[in-house]
Amino acid sequence: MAPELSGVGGAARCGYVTFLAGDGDYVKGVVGLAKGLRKVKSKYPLVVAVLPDVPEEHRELLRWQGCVVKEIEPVYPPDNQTQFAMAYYVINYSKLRIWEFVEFKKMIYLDGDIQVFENIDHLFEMEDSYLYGVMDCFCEKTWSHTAQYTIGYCQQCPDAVHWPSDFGPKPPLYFNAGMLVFEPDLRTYHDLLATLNTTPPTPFAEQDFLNMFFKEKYRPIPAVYNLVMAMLWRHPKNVELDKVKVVHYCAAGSKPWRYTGKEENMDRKDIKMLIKKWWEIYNDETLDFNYKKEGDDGGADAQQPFLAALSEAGNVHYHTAPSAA
Ligand SMILES: O=c1ccn([C@@H]2O[C@H](COP(=O)(O)OP(=O)(O)O[C@H]3O[C@H](CO)[C@H](O)[C@H](O)[C@H]3O)[C@@H](O)[C@H]2O)c(=O)[nH]1
Ligand SMILES: O[C@H]1[C@H](O)[C@@H](O)[C@H](O)[C@@H](O)[C@H]1O
Ligand SMILES: [Mn+2]
Repeated sequence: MAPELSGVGGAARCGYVTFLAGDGDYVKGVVGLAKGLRKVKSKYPLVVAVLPDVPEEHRELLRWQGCVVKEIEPVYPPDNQTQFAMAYYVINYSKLRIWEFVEFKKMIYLDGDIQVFENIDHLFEMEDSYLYGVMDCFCEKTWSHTAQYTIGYCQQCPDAVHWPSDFGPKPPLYFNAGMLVFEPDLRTYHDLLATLNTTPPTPFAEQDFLNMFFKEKYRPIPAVYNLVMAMLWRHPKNVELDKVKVVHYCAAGSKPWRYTGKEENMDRKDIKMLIKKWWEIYNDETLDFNYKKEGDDGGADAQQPFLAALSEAGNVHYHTAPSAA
């Protein structure tokens, strides 16, 4: 059983969580995210769920940025010959482990290629027992394996192309799994893993799986909480760029730390502006967790006691007890 962080205070039982795999450059995304959350003065810590292949230097860097690093074991889907939309999506099944982080009552999951430009702490106050996320767009080539893409149907503009009646029932609302508000819970966690064992993998990996698993519990939240970049050119009418709080650099070629401007749509003015805003946060030393202002005796921060308690808890390896269900 995970330790209860008693004495830490009710409100503190909320947290952000992201996921990191490998020794590549996604760690930059996570550093950027940690700094972005600090810039908008989020009250809650950022937990980074890391796979064993994340090198110690990267873990150190993340701790140095005030993150709580928690190692997770990889989760593998059952064997089959699925062609994932991106070959590396298979690692994202490991994200299911975050349901085990029960020292938190509620968490907001954010991909490492997400940046938060306005405070979203209020999302923790939404009604319990639902899974919240932003509706995805089906118009990019990554969706070409689907019936939706083939007929040009997108849930973002369901009246442009209607779902044909001879295709069976309209597909349920589908969220992008780069941003989720959820409640860690051991029963759900064990159920997720058990269900995965009997569910063949599909092109969008754990995103498809979570959509299927939480079909009845999913509640959409406005697109400003996860701007899936393709919305800018696929559904400009649904985007109010100046109101966007969270940007997901998910379009091909849009990861700020790999940006070259060469891929399709990447020379757009709005994209360039968003890339620039990401770098401004990443390069801002005053947002480093340990940044000390002249004359200051200590660095950050109101989160300090909570972080200390958490990093102790972070060292505990949870024994996944058999389901209490
Ligand atoms: O080498 C890698 C690759 C990915 N990641 C982590 O995995 C996340 C997901 O990868 P991408 O952001 O590159 O993928 P997309 O945004 O295209 O993925 C979308 O579809 C995926 C399907 O598996 C997941 O659901 C993901 O959360 C969702 O945003 C990254 O943000 C990052 O946190 C790493 O740490 N290292
Ligand atoms: O999760 C994926 C990913 O973020 C893709 O880049 C995007 O085009 C898809 O719409 C989405 O489902
Ligand atoms: Mn992403």
